[in-house]
Amino acid sequence: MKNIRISAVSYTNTKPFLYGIQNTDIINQIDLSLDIPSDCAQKLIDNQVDIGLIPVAATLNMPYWEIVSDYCIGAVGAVNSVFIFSNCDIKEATAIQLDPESRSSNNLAKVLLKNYWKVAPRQIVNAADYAAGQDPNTAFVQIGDRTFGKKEKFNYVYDLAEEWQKFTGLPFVFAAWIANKPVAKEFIAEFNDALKFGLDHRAELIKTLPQRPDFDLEDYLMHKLDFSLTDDKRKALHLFLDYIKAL
Ligand SMILES: C=C(O[C@@H]1C=C(C(=O)O)C=C[C@H]1O)C(=O)O
Repeated sequence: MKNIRISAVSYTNTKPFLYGIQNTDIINQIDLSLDIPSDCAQKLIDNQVDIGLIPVAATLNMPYWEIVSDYCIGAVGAVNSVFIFSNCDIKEATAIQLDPESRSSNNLAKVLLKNYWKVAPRQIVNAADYAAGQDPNTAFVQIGDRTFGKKEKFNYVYDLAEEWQKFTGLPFVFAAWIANKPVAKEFIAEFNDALKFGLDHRAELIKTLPQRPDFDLEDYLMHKLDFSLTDDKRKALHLFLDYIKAL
């Protein structure tokens, strides 16, 4: 049988899943690549892979997609790696730079700006001075490891999973394991077992990761990220997609 081609996120948030994939037999059945989230999505859309841990917002650009795992990159309340950083109150921002590596969080920011904060700053894609923080009224969205240790550096910091929960009362799903074609049930079951194995061994994994003084990695991987794709998270996912469609 041909190997299943999989693209997974290259950030720390995915390391528990990688631990499970690399320490179980599933590794022999897959060709794995690690990519920034926007590339995970593009590879799945372009059929360069069969399964991707992709930003859920990207499913809106896919003719066929199905969730193939009970696990995801999600959060119940603050996630601590998806932010709007700003030097003014978000209601005073005149522009917002979007993160070129993101698909979900850029859309989450747009949904919250419109429906929760009820403001309409100019949206800037691929800003030349992205994240440089020069203009006090220009905020920016940022995700992943690049946000670690940055919370103290800005006057206003909005954790987007926390703001979504305040807005909807629901948890949030940033990325899910999604296939662009039907996948054999046996493979899905084994793949899920491998992901669970990784989650169950987070304590061992954390010991092998470089620690940093300005970021609590253990709290992040054990508590802030919430990897179970629960009914509430599925509900949130569909609500989020509806909000994006109405933008
Ligand atoms: C929690 C995170 O979730 C992510 C956010 C994504 C997005 O905004 O498109 C996609 C994949 C995840 O890596 C993070 O990257 O910090």
